[in-house]
Amino acid sequence: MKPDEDVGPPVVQIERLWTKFGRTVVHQDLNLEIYAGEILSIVGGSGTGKTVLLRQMLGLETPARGSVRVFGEDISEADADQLQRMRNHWGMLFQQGALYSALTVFDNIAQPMRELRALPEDVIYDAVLVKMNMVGLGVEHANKMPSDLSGGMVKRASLARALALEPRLLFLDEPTAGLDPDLSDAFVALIQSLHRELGLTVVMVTHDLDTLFALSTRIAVLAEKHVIAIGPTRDILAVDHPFIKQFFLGARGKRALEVLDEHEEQGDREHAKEPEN
Ligand SMILES: Nc1ncnc2c1ncn2[C@@H]1O[C@H](COP(=O)(O)OP(=O)(O)OP(=O)(O)O)[C@@H](O)[C@H]1O
Repeated sequence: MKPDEDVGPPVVQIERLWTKFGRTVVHQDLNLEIYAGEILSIVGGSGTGKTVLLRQMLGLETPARGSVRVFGEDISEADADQLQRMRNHWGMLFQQGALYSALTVFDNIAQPMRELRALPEDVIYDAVLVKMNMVGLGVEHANKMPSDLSGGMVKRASLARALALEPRLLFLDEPTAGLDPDLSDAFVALIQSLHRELGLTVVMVTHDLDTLFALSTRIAVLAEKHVIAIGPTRDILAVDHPFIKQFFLGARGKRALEVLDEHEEQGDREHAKEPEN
């Protein structure tokens, strides 16, 4: 289901995808469309193939059958140069390996720009500082090594690097994992404001219900090797499926739902305050 009828062609279009590792079938006839400007969250039980699905969208796995198109181009038909060009339009924030431990914060953020081999160093210098400012990282952290940073700052620096080439599409794998609740809330607020300001399309995998409810415009549920349900949070909560019931409506889910209610009430209040044109 499309989020709305006027959204244009899908940014990501996955059709009848099969992913196999040897005899193990991870995805079978999986369909998924992601539209410009949405924050699409992928949820599913452990081992259902969420990370592998992200890797398919990034061209890091090969479909056994079916197709994965990003910005209209079939990833599996792209050669190395095309793939690199496509990758310049998206950013990735992965749980592990987000920063090079041997590089300073500055050099980590500069690295994707330097790889382009097209930008002079003074332009890169300014751009890195802009990105650091964008994610709320003070310039005094520029020369630190990743090991000198707190968990929250590592996430911010990783996000700055993911945004280095001004991507239109951002992939987030468990963006708030390992952060305490306050840092997690602050990071969610940062993603929300960047999403709004930069008009990004975001594809996210998360187990964290607070993050999920705060950010998602739609949720795709992975089970039985394909997407069994997709839609806005409220619609997904109404789906009668054992995984959905257990995942969303357990004790954790009830607490997160209260937060969702608060978000929606707040949204309604703000909407009511907006002057009519
Ligand atoms: N390179 C690989 N070789 C063989 N099997 C793999 C490979 N990568 C992933 N798998 C298998 O594919 C399945 C899906 O893995 P994936 O990491 O996508 O799950 P997930 O839904 O992200 O799980 P989790 O929530 O636990 O992180 C798992 O059974 C995993 O063991």
